[in-house]
Amino acid sequence: MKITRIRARVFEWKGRTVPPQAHFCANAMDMLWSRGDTMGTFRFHGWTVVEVETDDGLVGIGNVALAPRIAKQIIDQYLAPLVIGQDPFDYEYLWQRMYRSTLAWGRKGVAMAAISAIDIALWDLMGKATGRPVFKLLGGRTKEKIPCYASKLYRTDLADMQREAQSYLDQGFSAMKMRFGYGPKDGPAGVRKNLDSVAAVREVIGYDVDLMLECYMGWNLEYAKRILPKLERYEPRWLEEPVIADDIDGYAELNQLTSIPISGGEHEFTSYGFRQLLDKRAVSVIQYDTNRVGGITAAHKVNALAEAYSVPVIPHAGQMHNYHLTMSTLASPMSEFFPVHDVEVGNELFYYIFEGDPTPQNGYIDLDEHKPGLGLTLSEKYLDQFNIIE
Ligand SMILES: O=C(O)C(=O)C[C@@H](O)CO
Ligand SMILES: [Mg+2]
Repeated sequence: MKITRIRARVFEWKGRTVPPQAHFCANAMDMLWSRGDTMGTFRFHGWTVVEVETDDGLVGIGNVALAPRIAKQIIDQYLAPLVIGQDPFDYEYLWQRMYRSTLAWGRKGVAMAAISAIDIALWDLMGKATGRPVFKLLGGRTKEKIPCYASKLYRTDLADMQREAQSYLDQGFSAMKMRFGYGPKDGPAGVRKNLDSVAAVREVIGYDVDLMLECYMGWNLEYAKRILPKLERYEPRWLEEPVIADDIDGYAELNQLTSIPISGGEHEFTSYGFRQLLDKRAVSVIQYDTNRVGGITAAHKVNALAEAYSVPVIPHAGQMHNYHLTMSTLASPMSEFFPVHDVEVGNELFYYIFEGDPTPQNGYIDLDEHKPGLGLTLSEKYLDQFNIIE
């Protein structure tokens, strides 16, 4: 089998989006003086879909959501020429070829996200060529079904958050993640508002349900050290991305500070990046995203590293490219799940572009072992609500 074409299309949402509420999610831009929507730079309203075509008519599908227009340029101008004419089963060689040829300016960020998209498509191709789901090419079925946690609860009116939390309980979820809305700029009053939101959700869900807390890089080390002890009483399953991804020593200090596990990794890349996090005991939960970290080839290596360090892997975002990694290893106990709803931040767009992602039943998802590859197809339902850039 030889690769004959790489088609990268940018799907840009032009449909209805739900405007953000103030303080709906703390984030790295909050540290800067600014007015208005600091989450603006963390919108994922574009998604690059990669189709790898072969000489026997099979097409593998990959995706990348970070800087999708730039990712397309990197794929078209740098990566496609490296893989066209090659055998997709030589995926390790092709990964090294893409990684080493872009090392000078790649390694992390959008270049590695672009490599991830092609790599995911290669694994989809290998699954389709062998008639097996991707997880059967990795480590097979390690779980009867995958537990997942409902992930939204953006910071809004506390009563609304309580109603949303209750709705996840009603759907059978026994774990959910909420977002903080305040950080260092908001002072002690913001600390109080952060604590009140956790107390409000705990009031509804009790303590027999896992509650994860998401900071999305919106704090700093000093603020996190002050608030962490105050959060212990709420027994969070983890506190996520309290500081920026480059502050690895800050992660490590926080991870030793209290009983609260610190999680991160959705903004880290390759096994080399995760080796640093693990060597420094910087995280107690690894959360790479397979469409960022280096694709399935890199994620599979991180799973092995994590197992050796006894650090669980709970990939960012759920979505099919991550579910196969979770299914294939005991190192990954559960998946994230973004509830399907109107387009807000853009994490939801996956469901508008693709079909095939499993719907949770009572807080679990399963993968169909009779569906080869990733088990995804491109949806026709919402095409008129996208601008598509070829
Ligand atoms: O789901 C997460 O962990 C994220 O970081 C998503 C991001 O959009 C903030 O909610
Ligand atoms: Mg996160």
